[in-house]
Amino acid sequence: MAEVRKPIPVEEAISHVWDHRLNGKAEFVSINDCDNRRLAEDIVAKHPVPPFPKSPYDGFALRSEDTLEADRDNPMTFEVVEHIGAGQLPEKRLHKGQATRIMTGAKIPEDADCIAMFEICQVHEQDNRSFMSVKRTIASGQNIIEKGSEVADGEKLINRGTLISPGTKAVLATFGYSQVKVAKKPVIGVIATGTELLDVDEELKPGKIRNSNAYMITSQIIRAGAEYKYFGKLEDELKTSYETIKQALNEVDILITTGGVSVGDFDLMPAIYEKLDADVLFNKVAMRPGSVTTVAAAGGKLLYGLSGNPSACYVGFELFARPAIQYYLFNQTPFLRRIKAILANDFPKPNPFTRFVRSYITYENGRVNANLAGIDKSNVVTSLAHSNSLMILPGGTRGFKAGDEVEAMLLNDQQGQSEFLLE
Ligand SMILES: Nc1nc2c(c(=O)[nH]1)N[C@H]1C(S)=C(S)[C@@H](COP(=O)(O)OP(=O)(O)OC[C@H]3O[C@@H](n4cnc5c(N)ncnc54)[C@H](O)[C@@H]3O)O[C@H]1N2
Ligand code: MOO
Ligand SMILES: [Mg+2]
Repeated sequence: MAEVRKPIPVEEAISHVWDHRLNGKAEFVSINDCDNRRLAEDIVAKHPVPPFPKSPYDGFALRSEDTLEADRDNPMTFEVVEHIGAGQLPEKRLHKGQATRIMTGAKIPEDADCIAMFEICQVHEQDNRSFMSVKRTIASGQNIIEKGSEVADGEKLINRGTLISPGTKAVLATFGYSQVKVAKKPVIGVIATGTELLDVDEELKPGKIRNSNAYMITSQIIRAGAEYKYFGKLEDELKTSYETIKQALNEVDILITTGGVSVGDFDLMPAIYEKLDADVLFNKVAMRPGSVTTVAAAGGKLLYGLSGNPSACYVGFELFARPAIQYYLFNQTPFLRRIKAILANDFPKPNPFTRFVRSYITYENGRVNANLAGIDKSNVVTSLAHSNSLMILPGGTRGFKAGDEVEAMLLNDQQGQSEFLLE
């Protein structure tokens, strides 16, 4: 008789993975290569921003006290004693009745305390000297960007684990990070098992199918921010499979295999875990698809035995491997973000297991809808192409109707959440 496995709840399975999660490492990369990497340190301001008081406008720097009596009928005239653009340093401090012609971004001259934009000034030349006048009072501090007004020296700006975006890069460049300390990408080994598997460039043959899982998983690994190492596909033969897996484990941080984890005569992974003396954390989870998902620990590394069925394989990766990768990358919100959505389809048949239904989210007049992405069977591959989320239908005795509120996990989201909890 086939072995009977006892399913454990999804949360429990995740907590077993969490107990064995790997700590990440850091490396330096050029700022040119840091896009979509995660920071391995907090970013702290190395100097005030701006580092000097500067003008936000093209205009004239003045002493505000000299404008106190200016009005429409009484223009105040100033002699323009210097002319500076951004990057040039003012050399003259202003005395009574003097102005500096100043461009956006240039340092404010000593004793100037306000800027009059060109648009409110009149200019004229007399005896080869330049003058300007204003017809209104300008307050002290008006149109001055003070030193440190944006950021004080030493202020913490960005948390470790943040995904580097164009905005993050702007901050890194501002503080001179030509080399950026980022999380090292864990190397995830991938092996597809199954005598039935053909390569992607092979013609179909009777009884055989093309290996889609390897391509799917390597793509999920890239989406998760890790690096993959593909060791090819294996026939269901114990000796070579064992040797390849043992060798592969030495070369990676985490190893993912697909197929061969159930109770079939050619499902070799249970025997391989035994031969490896691996600690099987679980091999049956109360979820659909992916109930056969197996995770084992060996030599300080995690081995994921994902199902051969494509949708089960996909879901197993997203639930159990992706958060562990995110943790390795210092992401402080390593779990897939969950949102509330309105179910667009009926699911009348109850299921004792928690279902993670391939779905796509649409937005309609402020309402978030979760739509079924296609046939929702474990052995199906095509619905994966249309999925941007997994809706969570809790296990139990009731079915679900269109209009019910459900939770959905977002697959393309980068924000994440700090905990995995099912209701
Ligand atoms: N008696 C039982 N039979 C099965 C059980 C069970 O509890 N008792 N569980 C079923 C469930 S649930 C699933 S899911 C599958 C899991 O099977 P395995 O993980 O052992 O995977 P395989 O047997 O190797 O393959 C299953 C299926 O997937 C296809 N496959 C495999 N690899 C790939 C690949 N790389 N690309 C595309 N498709 C692949 C394979 O051809 C099979 O059709 O077991 C049930 N059985
Ligand atoms: O492991 Mo299976 O995916 O529940 O059909
Ligand atoms: Mg099988």
